[in-house]
Amino acid sequence: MIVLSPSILTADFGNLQEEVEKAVRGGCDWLHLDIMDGHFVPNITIGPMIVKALRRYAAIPFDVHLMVENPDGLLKLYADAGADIVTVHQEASGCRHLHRTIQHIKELGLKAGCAVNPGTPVELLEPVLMDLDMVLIMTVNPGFGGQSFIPSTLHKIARLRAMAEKWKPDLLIQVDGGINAATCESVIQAGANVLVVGSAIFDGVDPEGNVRKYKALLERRED
Ligand SMILES: O=C(CO)[C@@H](O)[C@H](O)COP(=O)(O)O
Ligand SMILES: [Fe+2]
Repeated sequence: MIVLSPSILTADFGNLQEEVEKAVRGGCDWLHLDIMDGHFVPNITIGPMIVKALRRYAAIPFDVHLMVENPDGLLKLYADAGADIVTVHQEASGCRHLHRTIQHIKELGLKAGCAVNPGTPVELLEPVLMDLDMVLIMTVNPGFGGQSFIPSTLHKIARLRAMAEKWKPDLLIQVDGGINAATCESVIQAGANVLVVGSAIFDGVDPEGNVRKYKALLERRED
């Protein structure tokens, strides 16, 4: 099964409750929450208080993507806020002891993910692959919604799928950035099974209908 995890980054932030409710009504599987600290990436978004507030309007897994330099001190805050899956970045300065950070996430009872930017070889994650539940292959450079998919990331997805066969066959492979109707088939073919879709869903027009459209597209290809 391919998981659809809409990113609220391009949603109407003045109306987040309604935006989240629309995605849920459309039938999305997870909700992707982008946390940016203004250091790891130039942008600043939301923190645990907003995650906790949104938790009341969605009984689906919360997929928290931490684009922050020092995640360790924040992990408990996101666990308490209602996160289910927490993904840190391999490149973050506070992830020098990545194995320890992954253990910390799991000790909090959460699923652990690690993300790699387009310029980072996915092979760097091989030593921790069996400890991870999910790897996030960034298919744009992190920081902003609405960017174009970077085609060279397809090779990384395929290499990761091959590595996972050896170390962690049930690894979730998530892709994030520029995923839309034109790019989703190629990432699935390469081995991705969790799709983050941001601006193609939260387009200011019909997020609920867009979720339905993507779910129908994914279900059709499974038949
Ligand atoms: O993590 C990020 C951006 O850094 C993403 O989750 C984006 O929000 C995806 O948005 P689109 O590329 O789908 O518009
Ligand atoms: Fe993201």
